Amino acid sequence: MSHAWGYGPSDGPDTWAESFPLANGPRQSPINIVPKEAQFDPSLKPLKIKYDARDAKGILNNGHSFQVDFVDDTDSSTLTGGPISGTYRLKQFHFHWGASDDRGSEHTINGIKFPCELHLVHWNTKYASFGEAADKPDGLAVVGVFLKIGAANPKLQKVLDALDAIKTKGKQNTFSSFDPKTLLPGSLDYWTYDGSLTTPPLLESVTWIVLKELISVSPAQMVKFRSLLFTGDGEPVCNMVDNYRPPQLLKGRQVRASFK
Ligand SMILES: NS(=O)(=O)c1ccc(S(=O)(=O)c2ccccc2)s1
Ligand SMILES: [Zn+2]
Repeated sequence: MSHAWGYGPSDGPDTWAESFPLANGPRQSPINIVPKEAQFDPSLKPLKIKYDARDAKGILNNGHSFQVDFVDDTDSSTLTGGPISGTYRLKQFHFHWGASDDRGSEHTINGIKFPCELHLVHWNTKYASFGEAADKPDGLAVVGVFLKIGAANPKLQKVLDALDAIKTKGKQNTFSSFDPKTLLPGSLDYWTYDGSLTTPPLLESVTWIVLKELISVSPAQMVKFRSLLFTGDGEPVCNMVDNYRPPQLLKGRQVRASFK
Protein backbone atom coordinates (compact mmCIF):
# COMPACT_ATOMS: atom_id res chain seq x y z
CA MET A 1 0.00 0.00 0.00
CA SER A 2 1.52 3.34 -0.92
CA HIS A 3 1.66 5.67 2.10
CA ALA A 4 0.03 8.97 1.10
CA TRP A 5 2.07 11.82 2.47
CA GLY A 6 2.28 15.51 1.72
CA TYR A 7 2.85 18.90 3.25
CA GLY A 8 -0.66 19.80 4.39
CA PRO A 9 -2.17 19.84 7.91
CA SER A 10 -3.42 16.26 7.64
CA ASP A 11 -0.48 14.60 5.86
CA GLY A 12 2.48 16.90 6.50
CA PRO A 13 5.85 16.45 8.25
CA ASP A 14 4.32 16.23 11.75
CA THR A 15 2.30 13.14 10.66
CA TRP A 16 5.05 11.29 8.77
CA ALA A 17 6.26 9.29 11.79
CA GLU A 18 2.92 7.41 11.78
CA SER A 19 3.85 5.63 8.54
CA PHE A 20 7.60 6.26 8.48
CA PRO A 21 9.11 5.64 11.94
CA LEU A 22 12.53 6.72 10.64
CA ALA A 23 11.12 10.24 11.03
CA ASN A 24 12.35 10.02 14.64
CA GLY A 25 15.68 8.42 13.72
CA PRO A 26 19.18 9.48 14.79
CA ARG A 27 20.29 11.08 11.50
CA GLN A 28 17.31 12.95 10.08
CA SER A 29 17.42 15.89 7.66
CA PRO A 30 17.23 18.80 7.16
CA ILE A 31 19.02 20.56 10.04
CA ASN A 32 19.71 24.10 11.12
CA ILE A 33 23.35 24.88 10.30
CA VAL A 34 25.15 27.09 12.85
CA PRO A 35 28.36 28.13 11.06
CA LYS A 36 30.15 29.05 14.30
CA GLU A 37 29.53 25.48 15.60
CA ALA A 38 30.73 23.77 12.40
CA GLN A 39 34.26 22.42 12.68
CA PHE A 40 36.71 23.22 9.87
CA ASP A 41 38.12 19.86 8.70
CA PRO A 42 41.37 20.27 6.73
CA SER A 43 41.10 16.65 5.58
CA LEU A 44 37.96 17.45 3.56
CA LYS A 45 38.74 17.50 -0.15
CA PRO A 46 37.40 19.97 -2.71
CA LEU A 47 34.20 18.88 -4.42
CA LYS A 48 34.74 17.56 -7.92
CA ILE A 49 31.59 17.89 -10.05
CA LYS A 50 31.53 16.74 -13.66
CA TYR A 51 28.14 16.77 -15.44
CA ASP A 52 27.34 16.10 -19.09
CA ALA A 53 24.40 18.12 -20.45
CA ARG A 54 23.58 15.21 -22.75
CA ASP A 55 22.57 13.11 -19.73
CA ALA A 56 19.49 15.25 -19.03
CA LYS A 57 16.49 13.05 -19.80
CA GLY A 58 13.16 14.37 -18.54
CA ILE A 59 11.22 16.59 -16.16
CA LEU A 60 8.44 15.27 -13.91
CA ASN A 61 5.84 16.68 -11.51
CA ASN A 62 5.93 13.95 -8.85
CA GLY A 63 3.21 15.53 -6.70
CA HIS A 64 5.71 16.72 -4.07
CA SER A 65 8.14 18.76 -6.19
CA PHE A 66 9.37 18.59 -9.74
CA GLN A 67 12.51 16.76 -10.68
CA VAL A 68 14.86 16.71 -13.66
CA ASP A 69 16.03 13.15 -14.25
CA PHE A 70 19.38 12.09 -15.71
CA VAL A 71 20.68 9.05 -17.54
CA ASP A 72 22.86 7.32 -14.95
CA ASP A 73 24.14 4.18 -16.70
CA THR A 74 27.69 5.55 -17.11
CA ASP A 75 30.09 7.77 -15.13
CA SER A 76 29.43 10.77 -17.40
CA SER A 77 27.78 12.90 -14.68
CA THR A 78 29.47 12.39 -11.33
CA LEU A 79 30.35 13.81 -7.93
CA THR A 80 33.68 12.86 -6.38
CA GLY A 81 36.00 14.32 -3.75
CA GLY A 82 34.50 16.35 -0.92
CA PRO A 83 33.57 14.21 2.09
CA ILE A 84 32.74 11.14 0.01
CA SER A 85 34.82 8.17 -1.09
CA GLY A 86 34.48 6.77 -4.56
CA THR A 87 32.20 7.94 -7.35
CA TYR A 88 28.58 9.02 -7.06
CA ARG A 89 26.41 9.41 -10.16
CA LEU A 90 23.86 12.20 -10.67
CA LYS A 91 20.31 10.79 -10.64
CA GLN A 92 18.08 13.87 -10.46
CA PHE A 93 17.74 17.39 -9.16
CA HIS A 94 14.70 19.06 -7.61
CA PHE A 95 13.75 21.99 -5.43
CA HIS A 96 11.82 22.91 -2.27
CA TRP A 97 10.15 26.31 -1.94
CA GLY A 98 7.67 28.42 0.03
CA ALA A 99 4.33 30.12 -0.55
CA SER A 100 6.13 33.42 0.07
CA ASP A 101 9.71 34.63 -0.10
CA ASP A 102 10.19 34.35 3.68
CA ARG A 103 10.34 30.54 3.69
CA GLY A 104 10.86 27.47 1.53
CA SER A 105 14.32 26.09 2.21
CA GLU A 106 14.76 22.87 4.20
CA HIS A 107 18.16 23.55 5.72
CA THR A 108 18.45 26.85 7.56
CA ILE A 109 21.48 28.93 8.52
CA ASN A 110 21.38 30.34 12.06
CA GLY A 111 17.61 29.78 11.87
CA ILE A 112 17.28 31.77 8.65
CA LYS A 113 15.01 30.29 5.99
CA PHE A 114 15.62 30.97 2.30
CA PRO A 115 12.86 31.10 -0.32
CA CYS A 116 14.09 28.00 -2.14
CA GLU A 117 16.62 25.17 -1.97
CA LEU A 118 18.06 23.07 -4.83
CA HIS A 119 18.97 19.41 -4.24
CA LEU A 120 21.23 17.47 -6.63
CA VAL A 121 20.87 13.76 -5.83
CA HIS A 122 23.74 11.33 -6.46
CA TRP A 123 24.18 7.61 -5.73
CA ASN A 124 27.26 5.61 -4.78
CA THR A 125 28.49 3.43 -7.64
CA LYS A 126 29.87 0.86 -5.18
CA TYR A 127 26.25 -0.34 -5.38
CA ALA A 128 24.74 -1.79 -8.54
CA SER A 129 21.98 0.80 -8.92
CA PHE A 130 20.26 3.83 -7.40
CA GLY A 131 17.67 1.48 -5.91
CA GLU A 132 20.40 -0.61 -4.27
CA ALA A 133 22.17 2.48 -2.95
CA ALA A 134 19.02 4.27 -1.72
CA ASP A 135 18.90 2.67 1.76
CA LYS A 136 22.63 2.23 2.50
CA PRO A 137 24.33 4.51 5.05
CA ASP A 138 26.78 5.69 2.36
CA GLY A 139 24.36 5.24 -0.50
CA LEU A 140 23.49 8.80 -1.51
CA ALA A 141 25.12 12.24 -1.60
CA VAL A 142 22.94 15.30 -2.03
CA VAL A 143 24.37 18.72 -2.85
CA GLY A 144 22.15 21.47 -1.45
CA VAL A 145 22.19 25.04 -2.76
CA PHE A 146 20.25 27.95 -1.23
CA LEU A 147 18.45 30.41 -3.48
CA LYS A 148 17.97 33.97 -2.26
CA ILE A 149 15.79 36.72 -3.69
CA GLY A 150 17.67 39.04 -6.04
CA ALA A 151 18.21 39.49 -9.72
CA ALA A 152 16.59 37.00 -12.08
CA ASN A 153 18.83 33.97 -12.51
CA PRO A 154 19.16 33.24 -16.25
CA LYS A 155 20.50 29.74 -15.51
CA LEU A 156 17.13 28.77 -13.99
CA GLN A 157 15.06 29.97 -16.91
CA LYS A 158 15.17 26.82 -19.07
CA VAL A 159 13.94 24.77 -16.11
CA LEU A 160 11.22 27.29 -15.20
CA ASP A 161 10.04 27.55 -18.81
CA ALA A 162 9.46 23.78 -18.78
CA LEU A 163 7.04 23.92 -15.84
CA ASP A 164 3.94 24.97 -17.82
CA ALA A 165 3.88 21.53 -19.45
CA ILE A 166 4.04 19.64 -16.12
CA LYS A 167 1.58 21.69 -14.05
CA THR A 168 -0.22 18.75 -12.45
CA LYS A 169 0.88 15.64 -10.53
CA GLY A 170 2.14 12.86 -12.76
CA LYS A 171 2.83 15.05 -15.79
CA GLN A 172 6.24 14.59 -17.39
CA ASN A 173 8.05 15.84 -20.46
CA THR A 174 11.35 15.40 -22.22
CA PHE A 175 14.08 17.70 -20.96
CA SER A 176 17.39 17.59 -22.78
CA SER A 177 20.74 19.30 -23.12
CA PHE A 178 21.00 20.82 -19.67
CA ASP A 179 24.14 20.99 -17.51
CA PRO A 180 23.09 21.51 -13.87
CA LYS A 181 26.61 22.67 -13.07
CA THR A 182 25.46 26.00 -14.53
CA LEU A 183 23.15 26.31 -11.51
CA LEU A 184 26.00 26.18 -8.99
CA PRO A 185 27.59 29.24 -7.36
CA GLY A 186 31.18 30.26 -8.01
CA SER A 187 32.46 28.84 -4.72
CA LEU A 188 32.05 25.16 -3.83
CA ASP A 189 32.84 25.73 -0.14
CA TYR A 190 30.48 23.51 1.83
CA TRP A 191 29.21 22.17 5.14
CA THR A 192 28.73 18.41 5.41
CA TYR A 193 26.97 16.04 7.80
CA ASP A 194 25.41 12.57 7.84
CA GLY A 195 21.66 12.77 7.24
CA SER A 196 18.62 11.43 5.49
CA LEU A 197 16.13 11.97 2.73
CA THR A 198 13.97 14.95 3.73
CA THR A 199 10.84 13.24 2.39
CA PRO A 200 9.39 9.82 3.04
CA PRO A 201 10.78 7.17 3.13
CA LEU A 202 13.24 9.38 5.11
CA LEU A 203 16.01 6.84 4.55
CA GLU A 204 19.18 7.59 6.58
CA SER A 205 21.40 7.17 3.54
CA VAL A 206 22.47 10.71 2.65
CA THR A 207 25.80 12.45 2.99
CA TRP A 208 24.67 16.06 2.88
CA ILE A 209 26.89 18.63 1.19
CA VAL A 210 25.37 22.11 1.63
CA LEU A 211 27.07 24.92 -0.27
CA LYS A 212 27.89 28.10 1.61
CA GLU A 213 27.41 30.44 -1.39
CA LEU A 214 23.88 31.21 -2.52
CA ILE A 215 22.50 31.60 -6.01
CA SER A 216 19.90 34.22 -6.93
CA VAL A 217 16.25 33.90 -7.90
CA SER A 218 13.87 36.78 -8.67
CA PRO A 219 10.38 37.21 -7.20
CA ALA A 220 8.92 36.63 -10.66
CA GLN A 221 10.88 33.38 -10.98
CA MET A 222 9.56 32.26 -7.57
CA VAL A 223 6.02 32.83 -8.92
CA LYS A 224 6.83 30.26 -11.62
CA PHE A 225 7.77 27.61 -9.00
CA ARG A 226 4.46 28.34 -7.24
CA SER A 227 2.47 27.86 -10.45
CA LEU A 228 2.83 24.08 -10.11
CA LEU A 229 0.12 21.99 -8.45
CA PHE A 230 0.40 19.19 -5.87
CA THR A 231 -2.79 17.77 -7.38
CA GLY A 232 -3.51 15.84 -10.54
CA ASP A 233 -5.79 16.64 -13.47
CA GLY A 234 -9.41 16.77 -12.40
CA GLU A 235 -8.59 16.98 -8.67
CA PRO A 236 -9.35 20.06 -6.53
CA VAL A 237 -6.54 22.54 -7.18
CA CYS A 238 -3.78 22.74 -4.54
CA ASN A 239 -0.79 24.95 -5.29
CA MET A 240 2.61 23.32 -4.91
CA VAL A 241 4.07 25.55 -2.19
CA ASP A 242 5.67 25.04 1.23
CA ASN A 243 7.00 21.62 0.13
CA TYR A 244 9.74 21.69 2.77
CA ARG A 245 10.42 19.71 5.93
CA PRO A 246 11.51 21.83 8.91
CA PRO A 247 14.90 21.30 10.56
CA GLN A 248 15.29 18.14 12.66
CA LEU A 249 17.24 17.44 15.87
CA LEU A 250 21.02 17.13 15.46
CA LYS A 251 21.15 14.27 18.03
CA GLY A 252 24.86 14.66 18.61
CA ARG A 253 25.96 14.90 14.99
CA GLN A 254 28.95 16.98 13.96
CA VAL A 255 28.66 19.43 11.08
CA ARG A 256 32.01 19.88 9.33
CA ALA A 257 33.13 22.82 7.17
CA SER A 258 35.42 22.60 4.15
CA PHE A 259 36.50 26.20 4.73
CA LYS A 260 37.82 28.41 7.55
N1 LIG B 1 14.90 16.02 -0.54
S1 LIG B 1 15.98 14.88 -0.73
O1 LIG B 1 17.04 15.31 -1.60
O2 LIG B 1 16.39 14.42 0.58
C1 LIG B 1 15.21 13.54 -1.51
C2 LIG B 1 14.03 12.98 -1.20
C3 LIG B 1 13.68 11.92 -2.08
C4 LIG B 1 14.61 11.69 -3.01
S2 LIG B 1 14.59 10.54 -4.24
O3 LIG B 1 13.42 10.70 -5.02
O4 LIG B 1 15.85 10.64 -4.95
C5 LIG B 1 14.50 9.01 -3.45
C6 LIG B 1 15.67 8.46 -2.95
C7 LIG B 1 15.61 7.22 -2.31
C8 LIG B 1 14.38 6.55 -2.18
C9 LIG B 1 13.21 7.15 -2.67
C10 LIG B 1 13.28 8.40 -3.32
S3 LIG B 1 15.90 12.77 -2.84
ZN1 LIG C 1 15.07 17.60 -1.67
